[in-house]
Amino acid sequence: MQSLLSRMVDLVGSAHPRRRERLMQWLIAGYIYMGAAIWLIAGVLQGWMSKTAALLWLGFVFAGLLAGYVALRSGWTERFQDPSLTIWQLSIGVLCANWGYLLIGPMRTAALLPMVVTIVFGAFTLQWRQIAFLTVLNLFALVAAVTLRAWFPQWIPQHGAMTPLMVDINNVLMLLVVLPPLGFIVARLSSVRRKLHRQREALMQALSQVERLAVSDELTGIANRRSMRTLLERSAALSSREFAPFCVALIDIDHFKAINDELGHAGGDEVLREFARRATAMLRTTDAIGRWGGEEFVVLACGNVDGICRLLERMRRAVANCGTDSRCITFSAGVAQHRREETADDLLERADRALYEAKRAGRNRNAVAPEGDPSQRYATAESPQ
Ligand SMILES: Nc1nc2c(ncn2[C@@H]2O[C@H](COP(=O)(O)OP(=O)(O)OP(=O)(O)O)[C@@H](O)[C@H]2O)c(=O)[nH]1
Repeated sequence: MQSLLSRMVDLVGSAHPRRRERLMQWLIAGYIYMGAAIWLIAGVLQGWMSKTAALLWLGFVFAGLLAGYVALRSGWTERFQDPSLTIWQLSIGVLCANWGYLLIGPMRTAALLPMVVTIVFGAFTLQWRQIAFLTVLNLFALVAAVTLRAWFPQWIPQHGAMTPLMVDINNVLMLLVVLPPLGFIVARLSSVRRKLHRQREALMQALSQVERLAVSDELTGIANRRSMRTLLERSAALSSREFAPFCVALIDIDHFKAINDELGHAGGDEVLREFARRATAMLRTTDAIGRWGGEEFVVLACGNVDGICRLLERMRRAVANCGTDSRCITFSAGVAQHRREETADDLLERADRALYEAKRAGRNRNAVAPEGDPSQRYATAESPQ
């Protein structure tokens, strides 16, 4: 029952939230037009207005409502900057209210209310100029209706006995007093609404940037130290539980100070960015790389030491010429395979010691941390390239 009802609501009001919101506003406008229609029918029954004139008004209004519903429901209006076409809707609303005012004889003062309500709808999207336009349009249309009634009654079908002109003048004066401050309030509301909307957009953008910065390195765009640490901790816990072997490699670019000296700090930054881009391109989907800080990177790869060493050799070849024309970029790496129950910190410490060994042994090579007793020798060999 519930789902049938919600399906019906989706069918009529669309499942698309913004479209549904627009249709909701349309429905409210439709409700006011319905009220006005009853008021017109009452006028016909009282003999204050011509049936044909009322039918013409009703036909126009309901054809307009239907066309508007179809245009909004189908999404056709979404090609426009304001998909609700608010200014058009409200201008037509103002003209219809004044058209009704002209036709309805002694009941015409009631038409002032829809005129006022129409301006209130402007608070949804309109800018102050559009609200001012609607206010002036309303006043002009009312003056035109009053003028027609007073001086050209023969143009109004079945106008009956003319009620005093003073009623119309009072009505115009009333709108003259009420509409400008109302327009001002609506314009203020609309501008507050739009300001809030802009602030919300800016906030969302800032939030997504903060989210991105919290996990990625600002310079290279790859994972930062914090997110790599989290990943390492999770992998260590998983490996201890499920015995899913993995390795880490701490990478340090060789002689990076000299690269900075040669290219300047900005040039060094560019080398770091290119290094990260090319190294990332070498990873398998199950591997990860992050910037550990400065010119140091950390790689996490599933499997054993042989697998990560092969990966590091691929990286070496890929990054070799990402620096200057005169200098081949090399790096040293300390590799450690996770031992069961070992914490991420201990694993990293072993990889760091292995990196130190790789540097000490002459750079441009991997050093593998011994699996068992730390007093065992580090396996190092210069990269074959
Ligand atoms: N351009 C740039 N340079 C950085 C950045 N972070 C650290 N560095 C520089 O990297 C250099 C690292 O120098 P060292 O620690 O002496 O190491 P190295 O010159 O690479 O020598 P080895 O590691 O022993 O091969 C320093 O000059 C730092 O200023 C960075 O984000 N951008």
